[in-house]
Amino acid sequence: MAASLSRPCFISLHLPYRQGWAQHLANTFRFQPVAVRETPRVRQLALRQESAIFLVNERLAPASTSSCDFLYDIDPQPTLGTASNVCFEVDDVPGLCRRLQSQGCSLLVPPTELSDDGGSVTYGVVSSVVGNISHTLLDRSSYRGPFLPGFQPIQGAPSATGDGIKITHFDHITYVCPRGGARAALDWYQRCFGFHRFLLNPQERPAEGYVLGEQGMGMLLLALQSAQETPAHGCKLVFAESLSQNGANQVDTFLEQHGGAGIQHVGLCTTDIVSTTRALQQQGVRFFTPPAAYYSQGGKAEEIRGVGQDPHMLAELGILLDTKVPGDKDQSGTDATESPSQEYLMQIFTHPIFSEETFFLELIDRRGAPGFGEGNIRALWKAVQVYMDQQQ
Ligand SMILES: O=C(O)C(=O)Cc1ccc(O)cc1
Repeated sequence: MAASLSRPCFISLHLPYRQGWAQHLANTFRFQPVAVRETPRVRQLALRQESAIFLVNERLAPASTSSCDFLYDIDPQPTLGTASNVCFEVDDVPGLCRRLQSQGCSLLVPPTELSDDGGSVTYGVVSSVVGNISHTLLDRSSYRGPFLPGFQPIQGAPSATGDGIKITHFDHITYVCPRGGARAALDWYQRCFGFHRFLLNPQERPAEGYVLGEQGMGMLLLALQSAQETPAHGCKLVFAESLSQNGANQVDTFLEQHGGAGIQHVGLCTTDIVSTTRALQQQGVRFFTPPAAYYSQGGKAEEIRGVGQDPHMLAELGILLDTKVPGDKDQSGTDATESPSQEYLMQIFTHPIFSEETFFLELIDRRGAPGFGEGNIRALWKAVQVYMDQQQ
């Protein structure tokens, strides 16, 4: 029997020695520091906005070869910043770890119990088949503390409320897979974790995946959602693979600069992308913006006005809007293009947040649309292409 995982509890970021980033997440993205664990060698800081939690792992001393210093995670020994662990809450950690091992998965941390005044948790860590990614499997059903045993709560940190930043949860996590590797990754997550297939777009054929293959693009996308979530409210996993023959592109560049497959971006769900983007821009966060022509060509302004948004406002901030995305009903096979609706989504993507062109964040505002817009993905691809060409 496959496991039943729910929405991620936290996503873990690792920074090499002397590269602080936690402060940036707190100061600019207004993630609230909620708990910290510090040893002579490492600092682990949990930062939260509603149900989105990042665990930022920093080294305070050069890497040692001794046992792992990081709790609830392994040490990926990064030479550069990387998002390498996704923690899922599960009911039965020992049972799931046994099942995963019998399916050939490698168990990096065996089931371990930790407790403090708030109660106890059980966790284990398994290795994913994709790049440097691992998964912490956590049962915190008997725990009442603010984060996890082993961490000190941080009281009275400023909250994001009032800043205009409204992030509610992780919407999706996008992996970059090696060429030829996306299907195997999808199969592994289905088989081991019980995720269900999620069709990204009405044009997607399940056997092939969603291929974006014209206009200078070459990318295969496949997606899953966890069994417990509805399409509109879950955290999806998206697997991206480059099919491009046209030189440098964002997927191949990730593989090269990250040193292999891994997490390329995390989609942060916002209930107000306009106020959140504006507030983040004021804090100095830089975003990929499409060329001005995006908002004027091919009826885009009408499409934007048609759903009650303001094309000038979106253009000023660089926000992408797509109405051609499937609704819930379309997961059963109906073609969304046959049933026009007011469902749409808006997205914007930050520049890479570490010094390499690797990991970035996305804001996504879903107005009833659980899928992904082809127009937005193409616009992002082009915007990144222009940026990469300028960097060379
Ligand atoms: O649109 C999204 O958020 C996706 O996750 C799809 C995607 C995947 C990889 C890319 O390099 C760009 C877009």
